[in-house]
Amino acid sequence: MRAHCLGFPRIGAQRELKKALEAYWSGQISQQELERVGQTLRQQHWQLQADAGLDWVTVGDFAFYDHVLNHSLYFGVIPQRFQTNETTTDLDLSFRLARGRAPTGQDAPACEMTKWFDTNYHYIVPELADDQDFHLSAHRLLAEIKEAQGLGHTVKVVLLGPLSYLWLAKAYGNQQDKLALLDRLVPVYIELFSQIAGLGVACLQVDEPILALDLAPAWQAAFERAYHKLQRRDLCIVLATYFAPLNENLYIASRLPVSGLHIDVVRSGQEWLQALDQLPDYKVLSLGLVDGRNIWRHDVHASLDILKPAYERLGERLWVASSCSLLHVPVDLEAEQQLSSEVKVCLAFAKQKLAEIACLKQALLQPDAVTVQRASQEARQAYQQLEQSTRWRNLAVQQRVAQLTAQDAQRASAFEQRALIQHQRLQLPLLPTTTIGSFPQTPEIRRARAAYKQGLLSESDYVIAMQQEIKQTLAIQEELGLDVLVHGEAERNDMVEYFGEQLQGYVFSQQGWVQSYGSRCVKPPIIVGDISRPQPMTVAWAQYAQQQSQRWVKGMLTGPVTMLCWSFARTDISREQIALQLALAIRDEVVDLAKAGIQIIQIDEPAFREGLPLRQQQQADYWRWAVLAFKLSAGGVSDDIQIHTHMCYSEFNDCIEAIAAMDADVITIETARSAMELLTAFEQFAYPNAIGPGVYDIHSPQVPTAAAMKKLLQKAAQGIDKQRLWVNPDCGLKTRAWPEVKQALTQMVQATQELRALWQ
Ligand SMILES: Nc1nc2c(c(=O)[nH]1)N[C@@H](CNc1ccc(C(=O)N[C@@H](CCC(=O)N[C@@H](CCC(=O)N[C@@H](CCC(=O)O)C(=O)O)C(=O)O)C(=O)O)cc1)CN2
Ligand code: MET
Ligand SMILES: [Zn+2]
Repeated sequence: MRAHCLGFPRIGAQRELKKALEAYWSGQISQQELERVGQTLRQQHWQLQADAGLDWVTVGDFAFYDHVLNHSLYFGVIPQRFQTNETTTDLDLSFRLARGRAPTGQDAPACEMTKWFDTNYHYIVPELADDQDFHLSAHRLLAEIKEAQGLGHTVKVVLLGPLSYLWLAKAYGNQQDKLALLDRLVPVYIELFSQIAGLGVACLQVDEPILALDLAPAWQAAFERAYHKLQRRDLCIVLATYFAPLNENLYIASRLPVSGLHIDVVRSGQEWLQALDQLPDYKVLSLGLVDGRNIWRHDVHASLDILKPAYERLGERLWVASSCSLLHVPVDLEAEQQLSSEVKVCLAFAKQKLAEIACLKQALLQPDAVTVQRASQEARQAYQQLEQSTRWRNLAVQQRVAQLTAQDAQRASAFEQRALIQHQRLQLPLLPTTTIGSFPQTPEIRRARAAYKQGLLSESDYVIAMQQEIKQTLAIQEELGLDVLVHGEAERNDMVEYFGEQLQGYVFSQQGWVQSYGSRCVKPPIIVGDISRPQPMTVAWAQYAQQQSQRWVKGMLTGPVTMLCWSFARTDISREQIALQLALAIRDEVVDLAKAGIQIIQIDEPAFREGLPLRQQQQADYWRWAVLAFKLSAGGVSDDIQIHTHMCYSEFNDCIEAIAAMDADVITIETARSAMELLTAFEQFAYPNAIGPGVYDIHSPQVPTAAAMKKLLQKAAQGIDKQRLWVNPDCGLKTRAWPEVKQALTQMVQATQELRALWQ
């Protein structure tokens, strides 16, 4: 019997990796120093796994930027534009693919980035060319294996499997059938497996998360083809799946010629029972019981109901594990000083989860051990106390949700009528220009907030500092000639945490950072109880902003679905219920903003698509309540109030109907990195409301030219009525620096003016 974790967060408990990366990119530290930070983190994380009593340390989960990108480098999937012949390093090459720029090597447009399944982690999309060749270059991984072995650890290596790698990749050019490349890719995997085995590694975890998706028959069939070639006797290969049940793919996964299968028990209900029945009797079953997607403490006692029967059937062939990689949870709960003890005892971060996994193994082998008994008792007591605490209950909110009617979610008139009324009121030109909300979060802003939070800056001084920032940001936008302005979100640490902090029902960590992409992290707030809004959250800032300008300034809110997706949510009530509670809180804010004279209100829903369950079976129900939650949040104001929404890093093809059903007056979406490809869904569906397709990839430090943006807009206008087009960047500008932003927006306004002259 073995206990293991599928992967550990790499960012560091103090965000060491983030800080080192940003220092390296800005020339403050050398590549050697960056490498040392990486090495230290890996070693710490392995030591934690060994100390917790896991049977292996997991190697291969570390990445300076992204683990999918690492695989592209292992396999030589380097788009042509990055293949320049100046002296550079593999590390800088990976940063150029990810960000378009690195300390050495030429700039080039970055690769696309998108969400990792239904998480808030984003990976760099492998770019497959026509006739893509693969060649192995995995020296970094091999070096990490040796590094761990050198420290005396027993190593399990983790790799992303060939089918999932291809599935996550994007075929550019004419070659649309990615599967056609499988026969070229598999030999590279065979060679890599053999190099890994050559180092004396006994166990290999091959992640094939796509087995938890609805797969076309060709993809299903490809599994057998590939794994038939990949099988080998000298490696214990465990196929890892996560995030959803395997359903019809369980049969395929069980029969592949590998040593074992890992399933995500947290996300797959009773499927472990079927897995027990279907798995050939030489195979290992790894049960992912400790939740890698949420921060609630594991209840050993509850897991025994699964573990005991499984152990009876499988004996030594039963393994226990985290449900998925721990990448999606913060590192260490011990660092938290300010959580109330009532809540803190109910939580576990990655380090604590390692102990929980080890405890599951012990619970089977030595059920009477004091540690097992104590863990089990403490968890139940902790949850009982939290449940009994009245502090987190709000009957008024529960009642308000229960009494909702369809009417509450409906605007008074249909879009066409609203559009006329809004046109009269707003008097905007053809192709109105705007931005998505945030402007650069400068070190000064962050320092001021840090000082305020530490009590070194008074509230009034903090407010004055932020107002100064807002005022300046508005002045710059006027100068740039933008039509609809934003206040810039200077006062917000994050678009979700900021609202969480002002809502009842939430608690916060101080160090609970989770990687979102590259060096960027989020600190998801924790939903413990019923959600309510004790007082207006943004009205004073919005009013202040509107007073600074004659032009319209958008009110800026985060929508209920995104609030839910980017928080750690309670699990004692349904996600639908939580979303509706959040929706009511935001609805009240929308109404208050309108009363305060804010004419345009944006309700961001960048996680709207992310929240979609991976399996089609559950999708219709999700759309029903997700759309309802959004419409509820927007439905409390009169027709003249223009409601915007914003989405990014999403596929729209499979959800355009739901997006249309949200009935926002204007939607701004991310489209620049994919050269407007995402717009086709809107065109084909004849999406009826107004759209702002992003023309500026805010993700890269590169400044787009007016000509490039003009071209994108012309492309957009081929499928969408010009009268309904807006002009804006892909997403908020908080991660960018002012000089780039000013240049890029100048170009954006110029592109717009040129097109207005042509089209008016
Ligand atoms: N929750 C969330 N998910 C999202 C997005 C998003 O905006 N929010 N955007 C999309 C892309 N993902 C992103 C995720 C994070 C960031 C981002 O910029 N994060 C910041 C942290 C934001 C934050 O919480 N800032 C705090 C804390 C800042 C900080 O580090 N302060 C210093 C002290 C200040 C100093 O001396 O610099 C410290 O604590 O050490 C604040 O501003 O108050 C970062 O990693 O740098 C951007 C995009 C998708 N998912
Ligand atoms: C990830 S979507 C971001 C939307 C938000 N209003 C911003 O501009 O930062
Ligand atoms: Zn966005």
